[in-house]
Amino acid sequence: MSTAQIAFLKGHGTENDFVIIPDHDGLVELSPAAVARLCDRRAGLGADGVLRVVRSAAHPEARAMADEAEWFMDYRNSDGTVAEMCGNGVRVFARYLQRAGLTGAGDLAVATRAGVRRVHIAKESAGGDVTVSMGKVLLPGGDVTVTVGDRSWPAHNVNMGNPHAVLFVDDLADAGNLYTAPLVTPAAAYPEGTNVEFVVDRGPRHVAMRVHERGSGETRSCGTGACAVMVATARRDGADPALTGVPVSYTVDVPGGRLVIGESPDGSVEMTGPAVIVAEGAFDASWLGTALG
Ligand SMILES: N[C@@H](CCC[C@H](N)C(=O)O)C(=O)O
Repeated sequence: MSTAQIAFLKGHGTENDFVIIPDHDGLVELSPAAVARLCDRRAGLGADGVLRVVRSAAHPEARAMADEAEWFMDYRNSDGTVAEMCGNGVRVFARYLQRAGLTGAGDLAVATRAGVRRVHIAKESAGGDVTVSMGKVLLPGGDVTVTVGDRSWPAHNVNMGNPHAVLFVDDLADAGNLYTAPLVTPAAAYPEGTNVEFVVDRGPRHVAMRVHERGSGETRSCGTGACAVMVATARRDGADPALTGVPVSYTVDVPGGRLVIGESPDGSVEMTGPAVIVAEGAFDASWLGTALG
């Protein structure tokens, strides 16, 4: 007896890894339990998150963006929760579209829950970097504190379409075990929870970070997190492109690689980094307990 097969690909951006589900017509119903099963590193395919590739016109959350962006990135965290945006994910999403012949090198627009993002795929076919216009940073302000064990640090509340608490430490080991979420207070600063980034200096305009991702635990990289880190570091360094009219650029090292991030005088943030597809295959829909619509 044959069962329906669901195609998937596996990819990563600076080792923030994703299961990609091409579902162009929006027929695959991905419950939170199904996402958690896909992302399970022992009993599933293993990933920090899922990127479902759906035509914007076929998804209720993206229909209004369909004229601007043909494809919608339906991003889920590994625990099955939904997030507004994924910076590494959108580069990998663009790489999938290129590999599938659905876009070429050059520019394309991708719909996300945080709005449309512009992506540029560099020409060197499979290996080139991908650059994403990540939208404008928001700095909600207010005092935020992050606590790990008996140590606490002041943190910056930075929103890149999704929430981040960014703090500076002497040593990345100070973050301890980031598989469990650090305590962030006041809770009211982040009604939907937050990602937390720990940052150390590496040199002029060069930092390194570790991250606890909301809904995924410690990951090897977080693109939106690296952008939040870049902005928080620039402000700490007294650089604000909106005030000076001068763009700034930082190198942000993550455990899984390196990202280059710039901020323009209009507050928009641009990130460049790798995006790699490593495998593709198929699994039985029955394994996922997924209903095909
Ligand atoms: N890995 C991502 C961020 C994914 C979403 C995040 N965990 C959240 O819940 O906001 C990135 O590269 O930006």
